[in-house]
Amino acid sequence: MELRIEQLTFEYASHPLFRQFSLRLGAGVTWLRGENGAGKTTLLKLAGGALTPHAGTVWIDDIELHAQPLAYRLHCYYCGGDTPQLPWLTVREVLDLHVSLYPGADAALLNAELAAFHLLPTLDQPVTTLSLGQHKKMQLSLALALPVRLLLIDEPFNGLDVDAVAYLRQQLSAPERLARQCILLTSHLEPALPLNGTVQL
Ligand SMILES: Nc1ncnc2c1ncn2[C@@H]1O[C@H](COP(=O)(O)OP(=O)(O)OP(=O)(O)O)[C@@H](O)[C@H]1O
Repeated sequence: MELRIEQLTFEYASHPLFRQFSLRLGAGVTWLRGENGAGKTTLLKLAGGALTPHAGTVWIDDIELHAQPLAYRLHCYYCGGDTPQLPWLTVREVLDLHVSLYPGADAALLNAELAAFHLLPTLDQPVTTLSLGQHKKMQLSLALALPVRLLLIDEPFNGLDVDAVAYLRQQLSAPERLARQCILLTSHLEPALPLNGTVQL
């Protein structure tokens, strides 16, 4: 299990960010560090296929993002805390959509994550009515439950209550997860997780 970024170049109109940037990550948690504006969120979006590099290639194992965009996306989940893409859906509908998109997704496992994050009472609410923390918990439930090889999580602990932080820390430290998933996360604070490595931008 490997994320491989080769010779990546990306810039916003006013802003060169990555020039021939390369990175290889194996299974386990990698902490992506850097000052505000260094490009951490942009890198997660590039690795998740939410932004397109101007040059270079991005791979999960032998699947290249540009050549096989759908296959690539089915192997990764980007948890960015962004506002909902489909604001007219209920929480349940957003979750069902994801379960139907990802082959092998286990609805029972997702339900267990939702229960752990105390989200079951919200299922029939419009997704736009969730608080910021609840929205993050919904995304994290998907992140923990979907059968993906690559998890990209922007500031996983920001905005979570104390119990949720403890639960998430436990889930992201579980040896069986660390053996099968490549997890790249940003955090301004030391994440207090067993780390496979650190990348400094
Ligand atoms: N859509 C955009 N258009 C133009 N510039 C952008 C866009 N998104 C981000 N930027 C700029 O790119 C740079 C990197 O932004 P990014 O959000 O990736 O940084 P970051 O390291 O995640 O920062 P932070 O720690 O503050 O979250 C910043 O200077 C930002 O202003």
